[in-house]
Amino acid sequence: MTTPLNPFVALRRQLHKIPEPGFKEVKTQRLLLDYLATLPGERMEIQTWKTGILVHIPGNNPSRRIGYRADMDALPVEEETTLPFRSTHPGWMHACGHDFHMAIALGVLTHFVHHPIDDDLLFVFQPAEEGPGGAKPLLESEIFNARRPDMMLALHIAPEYPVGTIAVKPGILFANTSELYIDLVGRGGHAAMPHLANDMVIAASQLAVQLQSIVSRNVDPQEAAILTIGKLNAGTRQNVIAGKARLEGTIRTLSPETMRKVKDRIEAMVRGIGEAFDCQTAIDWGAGYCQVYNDDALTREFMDWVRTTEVRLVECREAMTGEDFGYFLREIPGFMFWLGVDTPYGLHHPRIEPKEESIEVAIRLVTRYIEWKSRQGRG
Ligand SMILES: CC(=O)N[C@@H](CCC[C@H](N)C(=O)O)C(=O)O
Repeated sequence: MTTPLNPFVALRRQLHKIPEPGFKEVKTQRLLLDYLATLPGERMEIQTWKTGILVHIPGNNPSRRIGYRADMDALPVEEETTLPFRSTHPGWMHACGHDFHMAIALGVLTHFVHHPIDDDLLFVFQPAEEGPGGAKPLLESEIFNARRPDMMLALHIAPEYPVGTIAVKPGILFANTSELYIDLVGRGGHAAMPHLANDMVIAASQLAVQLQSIVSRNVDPQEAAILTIGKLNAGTRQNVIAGKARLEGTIRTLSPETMRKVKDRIEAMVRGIGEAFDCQTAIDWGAGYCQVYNDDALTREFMDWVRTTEVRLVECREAMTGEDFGYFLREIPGFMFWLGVDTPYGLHHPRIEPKEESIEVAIRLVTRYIEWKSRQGRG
């Protein structure tokens, strides 16, 4: 006899099959709404915002509103797992665990629809975390502000920790980020007549290498910074000199001041390449996220509480990943934590297979924490 699948693991698998880009999470939103329609409607209020969803569960005797956020979008990664429920959208994959984040949020939400507590709850299914960023416009929206929580929490899967472990720290957890797009436009030509052309393969290659000296030579070694060029495109064929090149990357720093410094140096180097190669240059900073800064008191209290449970707690270091949940935490006290999912492949890897047992661990932990938190300060 086979054991029936935990319903939230089953939902995760359905979500895993339909990964979608930021602000295009149409099927994802539909699937979530269809599930929510199976719950007692009189106990919650469901509203949509772009491709996101807000679910308000009124408390019995509210003195505050607790918010829980899950992100919804996926990445342009071609899945390389052999899972029976692998992505059905070519070139797209839930390679950053947002399918887990949504399934866990549904599990916690379902519990509270059936067992409301004193405090109000707001569940936020937020589009476009990977880019261009859904948190900032959502925070500015009327719909969110009409139900603005007094505290917010969220989690992110962590491949490197075992199931049954969470990791967190007060203060900065994730870095400041900025996307980076650089276009170089010179003059294409015949491979055999380089003196008549203006080769953007060489310009882009030199720039990619030069940019690496910013972190090693311009940033204070005691400050953390990353400049990764993840994509470099130029040229059309082997005997044509490329007239155009595009570099795409991301910058990560632990302070906004270092971010400014790195950007200033990029601007100077790109200007230099323009001079040296007599080409046109353009920089687009794309989406940038502020750091994820965990509220000191709430995080310490959470950590003390986790120590009373069977879940293992690790006080981790800050990571250079980015998350637009940082925008929520800039305005609303709260925290984000890492959930151990034990997989040898890291976030964004085409073979990442987070362990599904972590879904139940997280649902239980978050549910119990919210219940406990809601009882705090009441007579
Ligand atoms: C947790 C995680 O992996 N988040 C992403 C956020 C991406 C931000 C933005 N699109 C960028 O690339 O700068 C990450 O890559 O850290």
